[in-house]
Amino acid sequence: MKEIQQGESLLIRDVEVGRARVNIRVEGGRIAAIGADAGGEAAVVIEGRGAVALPGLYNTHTHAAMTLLRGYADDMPLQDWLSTKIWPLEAHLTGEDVYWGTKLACLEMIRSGTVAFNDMYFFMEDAARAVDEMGMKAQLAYGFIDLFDEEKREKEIKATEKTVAAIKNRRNPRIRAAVGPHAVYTVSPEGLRWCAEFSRQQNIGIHVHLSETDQEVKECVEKTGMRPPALLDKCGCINPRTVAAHCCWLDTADCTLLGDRGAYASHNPTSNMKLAVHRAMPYAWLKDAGAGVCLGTDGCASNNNQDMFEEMKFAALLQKFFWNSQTLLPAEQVLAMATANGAAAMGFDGGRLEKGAAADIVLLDRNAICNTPLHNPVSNAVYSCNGSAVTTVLCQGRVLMQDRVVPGEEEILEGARAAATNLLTRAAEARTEE
Ligand SMILES: C[C@H]1O[C@@H](n2cnc3c(O)ncnc32)[C@H](O)[C@@H]1O
Ligand SMILES: [Zn+2]
Repeated sequence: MKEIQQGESLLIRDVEVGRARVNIRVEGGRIAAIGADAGGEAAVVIEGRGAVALPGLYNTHTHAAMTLLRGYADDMPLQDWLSTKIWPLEAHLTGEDVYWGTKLACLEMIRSGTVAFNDMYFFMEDAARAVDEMGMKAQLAYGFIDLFDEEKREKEIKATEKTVAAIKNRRNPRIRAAVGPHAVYTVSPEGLRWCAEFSRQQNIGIHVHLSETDQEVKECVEKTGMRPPALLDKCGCINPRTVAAHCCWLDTADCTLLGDRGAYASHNPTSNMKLAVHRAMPYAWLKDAGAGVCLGTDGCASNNNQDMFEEMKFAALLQKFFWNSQTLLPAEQVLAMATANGAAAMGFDGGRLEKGAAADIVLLDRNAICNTPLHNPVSNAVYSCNGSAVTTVLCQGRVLMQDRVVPGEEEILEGARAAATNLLTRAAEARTEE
């Protein structure tokens, strides 16, 4: 695969965009021209041969390194799953684990057409190293969990400050820092206020879990007299830089609040169905209220993959099923959630195939079964295909996968396998020592 150098151009010849056959010219990481007559000399030429071109996908809620926990704990309710299985194992994570787990997540995302992700986890400097090497875009937040304890809060503040400084010091415009207050049931109001103020000072995003379960809402109301969005808002955590994951149990007033503040709700249908949270994010209420709506996979312990094509289909189906409306969340809108809305939620310029936009471009095999026949490329992308139809991926003009080849794949699989085994061994050894 030939790397294009700064200042060089790239031409993707003969792809289908909308219903037209076009060429796409890329210069300086942006789409310089798109159309039937776009062309000219180029350092690199990719032959599309009629491939369906889509904007690169944006995964707005995940815990990337949880790829190492894929299949580790399934078929359980959220609180039980977190407190008896996930958190005890995560206590043994190392930076090396997070590096390999994030590399594996990047590989999986690239293979399935995702160019950018919004991550909340631990050892985020190691996650940043992985993202840098893989050439993707990401917004990375340390998962701030103080469990209402002052001493823990001080530790989480230091960890957040250190992570943000390290990510900013990389000076990689593709990698952004954010703050990650985990949720209202794991972070004290003092911790939430600190996160809000720090994100304002640093001019960075806020990534938070919000109203995922009925229990979260009920306990929050009992404890504080406020529903979770109102509590977050009182602490300064709801604003246009906020991406709130799940948002399943919002009522109409909660949606109005998110809309008034210009915040984004990330829909995570697979995780919500698997953890049986009993309610689907109120897409129509959020949209009517003017809130941003985007899409995410959540981590691999609750999904159990990072395929945004599957997520698009589940989003469209879950909305229709739960809210009993065949016309709710049509294919074009779900694709917008996974592309332009996701880019806006993470503060990146992308998600559009038009002149001047970041060259985040995904090609789908025109001859795949899921694209046969090709009456409607968007319908096929949302309802028929999954990530395995993706052949080629560009992120800001850089080729991350060409003809299904991602450089270094074998090494990543080996490294991630070893990291997962070592993690489980360390946890087992610690148990026998107890
Ligand atoms: C960052 C922490 O968040 C944990 N996590 C993963 N999935 C979920 C979820 O659906 N709700 C709440 N918290 C979640 C992850 O294991 C880390 O501990
Ligand atoms: Zn999550």
